[in-house]
Amino acid sequence: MAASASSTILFSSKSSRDSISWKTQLASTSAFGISGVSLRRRSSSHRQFVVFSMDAKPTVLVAEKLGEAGLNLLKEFANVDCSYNLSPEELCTKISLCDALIVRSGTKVSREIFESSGGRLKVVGRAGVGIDNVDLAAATEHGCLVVNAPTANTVAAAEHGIALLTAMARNIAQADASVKAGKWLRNKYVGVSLVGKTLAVMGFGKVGSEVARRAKGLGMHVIAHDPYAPADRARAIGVELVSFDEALTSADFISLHMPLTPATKKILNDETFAKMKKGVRIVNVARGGVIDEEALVRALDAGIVAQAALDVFTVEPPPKDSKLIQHENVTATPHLGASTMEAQEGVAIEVAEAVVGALKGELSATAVNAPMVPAEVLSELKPYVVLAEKLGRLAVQLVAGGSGVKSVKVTYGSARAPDDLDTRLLRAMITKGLIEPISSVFINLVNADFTAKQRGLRIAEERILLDGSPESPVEFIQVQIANVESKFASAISDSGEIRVEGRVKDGVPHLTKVGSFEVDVSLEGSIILCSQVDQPGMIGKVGSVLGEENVNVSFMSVGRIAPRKQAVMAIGVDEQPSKESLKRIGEIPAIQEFVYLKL
Ligand SMILES: NC(=O)c1ccc[n+]([C@@H]2O[C@H](COP(=O)([O-])OP(=O)(O)OC[C@H]3O[C@@H](n4cnc5c(N)ncnc54)[C@H](O)[C@@H]3O)[C@@H](O)[C@H]2O)c1
Ligand SMILES: O=C(O)[C@H](O)COP(=O)(O)O
Repeated sequence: MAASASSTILFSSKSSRDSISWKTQLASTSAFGISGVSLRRRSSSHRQFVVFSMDAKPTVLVAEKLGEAGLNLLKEFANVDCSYNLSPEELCTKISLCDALIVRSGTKVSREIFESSGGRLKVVGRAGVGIDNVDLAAATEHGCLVVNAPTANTVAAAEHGIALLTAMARNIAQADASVKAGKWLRNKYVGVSLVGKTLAVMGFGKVGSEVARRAKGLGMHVIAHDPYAPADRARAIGVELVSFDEALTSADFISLHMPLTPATKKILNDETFAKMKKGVRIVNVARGGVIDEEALVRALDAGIVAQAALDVFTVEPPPKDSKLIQHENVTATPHLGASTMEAQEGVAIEVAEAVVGALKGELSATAVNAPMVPAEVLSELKPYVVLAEKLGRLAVQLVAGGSGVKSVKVTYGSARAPDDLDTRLLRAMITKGLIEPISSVFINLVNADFTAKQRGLRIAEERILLDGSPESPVEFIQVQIANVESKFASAISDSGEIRVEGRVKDGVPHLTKVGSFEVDVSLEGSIILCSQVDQPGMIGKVGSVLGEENVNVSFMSVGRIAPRKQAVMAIGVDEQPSKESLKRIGEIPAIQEFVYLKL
């Protein structure tokens, strides 16, 4: 891999003239990891200069309490500003000075926060699972990665769910309060047994399945509803997956474990309560918004719901006079599901690792708004990622005018089975290459698809299954731009599109086809393409113009239809030739057209 080549993988965003934007440059000689990383600032004129390198630290704002181990991890890499209880206005002010923000569920990370960051905020870390407090669309539009800590509090949440279930069944909270009030009401607080009762787990993900496992240990009959859960996972712990209605109508207890989404908002409402068994008991350690709380009060008053045990509420903290909280058949805790010592340490470490990794330019395994690419896949795809971006860059520079690019077809030739080749990263880099030279937007893996869509750029992908052993993930990548004119007519293929094709050779990306002409030039430095009728002496003529200006030629290659017929000469140059030299090349009599392309 050429030492000079570099690629922006994750964190870049274009700022306005006065504000700062950061670009993670990953030297292509290093892995997509720590070494060779420097963070640079781009001025609006695209001149780059180093603002902080390994010794100049990014700033991480921790807006809610985070475990010590996580803070220590962050401090090794970043300046850490722990500012709790900020108002939304204070947060908006502070955020323009921060590269990362870490929150729990108590902070609303709104669109205003991304807008106020001036392009500096590169990652939001959610120290927990639920990301309903983060405006994901706004994060993506601003090229900001969102990571969470999806596993460390699972057991804590499941244990809290079981604690609420058992406490509710035996009136523990109410009985405790009455004893403390000097009463001894043994008849009033007769509970119900769990053994043999049907528990419907709504949302059979990480927490839901742990709750199911524990409830089976209590002798309950457990059913689950989750439209996306694999049946074999349910079978493995002896749980039957059922329809939503079946879960509602057959449950003695319902435990909620789905995320809050537009589809799950107020999923328990007057209509669904009416379908439940009279006397059903409900536990919610998921999100308050999945229950219509006013409808729940009505269902409690009507005796449809005998009891509810709630850890989460639509508004947190709920109003003091909330009828729901005050209801004698409701047990409430203040969003404590994740609050064990162990879970908080685990969550802090999990989120800190994800944030630090993201700031270093690594792809995150816990990314919420970008593809998660396993490290081994990433390392294998690395040279192809560089190739993809450069092909996009070349193709768009061949378009006359440039901005009319709407329809792009990418073809991957690969001997790998289709499901063994994840092209999302390649597509994102092609998009980056296509859009950045003709716009003021910086593209990264987070915002590539969004930006393409926003610009009306349709990128169709096709795989060609090649024979042979699938040692390398991709044999060639071809980028075609349809319905445009080219400033280099020879780049138009027989089928009428601008076409460039490339391969990786010995780890280095090469341009191997322009239009219908086979060439072979390493994609380093820049490229001059000339078309001419094949004849002796052409390489020498162009070479000597460049040589006179001390421009180093790295590669030369001529692709022709047949000897002495139409040909395309591709010349790789290390330095940018002056306008004068380019003019002189254009004036060489045999040269019909030429184009200088920056990589
Ligand atoms: N109270 C707390 O402190 C606490 C702690 C941890 C998690 N949580 C919350 O618990 C919930 C589950 O967390 P998790 O880690 O298990 O997440 P998860 O992503 O592992 O599981 C969620 C499951 O819900 C399913 N689902 C999505 N839409 C559904 C629908 N319409 N009907 C039924 N199921 C649906 C998904 O397929 C998935 O299997 C989240 O809302 C999370 O925020 C709360
Ligand atoms: O989604 C989660 O992880 C839980 O709701 C925990 O939220 P918390 O971090 O605010 O306790």
